[in-house]
Amino acid sequence: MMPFTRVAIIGLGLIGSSLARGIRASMPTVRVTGHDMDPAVRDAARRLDLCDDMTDHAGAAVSDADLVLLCVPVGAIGAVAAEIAPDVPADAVVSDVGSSKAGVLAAMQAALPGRAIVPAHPVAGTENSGPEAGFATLFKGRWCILTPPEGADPLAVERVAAFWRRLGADVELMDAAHHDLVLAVTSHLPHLIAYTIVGTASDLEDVTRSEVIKFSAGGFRDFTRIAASDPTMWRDVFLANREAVLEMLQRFTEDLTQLQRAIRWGDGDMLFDHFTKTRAVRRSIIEQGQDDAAPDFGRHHA
Ligand SMILES: NC(=O)c1ccc[n+]([C@@H]2O[C@H](COP(=O)([O-])OP(=O)(O)OC[C@H]3O[C@@H](n4cnc5c(N)ncnc54)[C@H](O)[C@@H]3O)[C@@H](O)[C@H]2O)c1
Ligand SMILES: O=C(O)C(=O)C[C@]1(C(=O)O)C=C[C@@H](O)C=C1
Repeated sequence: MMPFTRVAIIGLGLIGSSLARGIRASMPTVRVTGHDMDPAVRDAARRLDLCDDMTDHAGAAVSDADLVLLCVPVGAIGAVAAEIAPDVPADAVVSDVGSSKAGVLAAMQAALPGRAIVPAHPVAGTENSGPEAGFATLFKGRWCILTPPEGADPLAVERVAAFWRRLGADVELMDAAHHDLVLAVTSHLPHLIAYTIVGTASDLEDVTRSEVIKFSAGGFRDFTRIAASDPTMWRDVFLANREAVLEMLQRFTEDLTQLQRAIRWGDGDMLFDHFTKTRAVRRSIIEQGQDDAAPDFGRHHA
């Protein structure tokens, strides 16, 4: 049996459109209704035939749903939850896909008191955004972290977990604050570092922009992919997860200073030991199969 039969998706960018495509592929009997505030995105969604129905108003999209998925930037989730509140059926489960969770959960609870809220974060994405960028297999073999509030209905949590498993994701439950600390170091800080290094390189006066582009074959190129990620999305993530990001940034700065000192004083042993440790981290990620470079890990664009 399907965990849900009528899903409403608000926000049809990379994640929302991937969900729509994934549902059609793995749960073809489920009826999907979509809405996006941007008329151009709504037109694209119609052209791409992403959903069974597209509505011009958010309320109309959710009025018949048993699962509502908010797939908008983190900073917009509270406002969208308030907008749909009068139209969400009493027995519907409301979820989201936001990259930070504590603030999002509080905003959804404030806008939808007494409703079943089961926030989710699929730890899967790309640097691209918009409805054309999505693909059905995005969540396959990836984690989806659920952060239900204390006292959440276990049946609602299990239905949301079953929904993500059908999309191919592995589900884990976590407290929202803990999620934000973990993701600050595994996702948010790496993005901040990429935004910094690409900005620094392009600002350098003696390395012209064309040389940066010309010689960006290796490590720098990987950073440019991450630094091409959506500005609205990441502005919202850093503002929403401020405390955890600042704490991790402090730790990072201290560690960077240690490496800086080792380079200054020619401490090769320290550098070698550090790089050996980090190489082991990379190898254990690949062994666990949670990396694109892993052999036989065909989770990408079908
Ligand atoms: N991109 C990733 O790698 C990734 C991965 C996991 C989770 N997320 C999370 O998923 C969410 C969506 O990200 P995305 O990458 O799909 O972004 P996106 O920019 O591709 O799509 C977001 C869509 O939301 C729409 N939108 C914005 N405000 C709205 C509103 N008030 N009402 C209706 N529609 C609105 C936009 O028009 C846009 O089409 C974010 O919360 C993000 O943190 C992103
Ligand atoms: O692969 C990428 O491009 C991503 O940045 C995906 C990524 C990540 O940091 O892992 C980005 C943000 C999300 O909330 C989840 C996944």
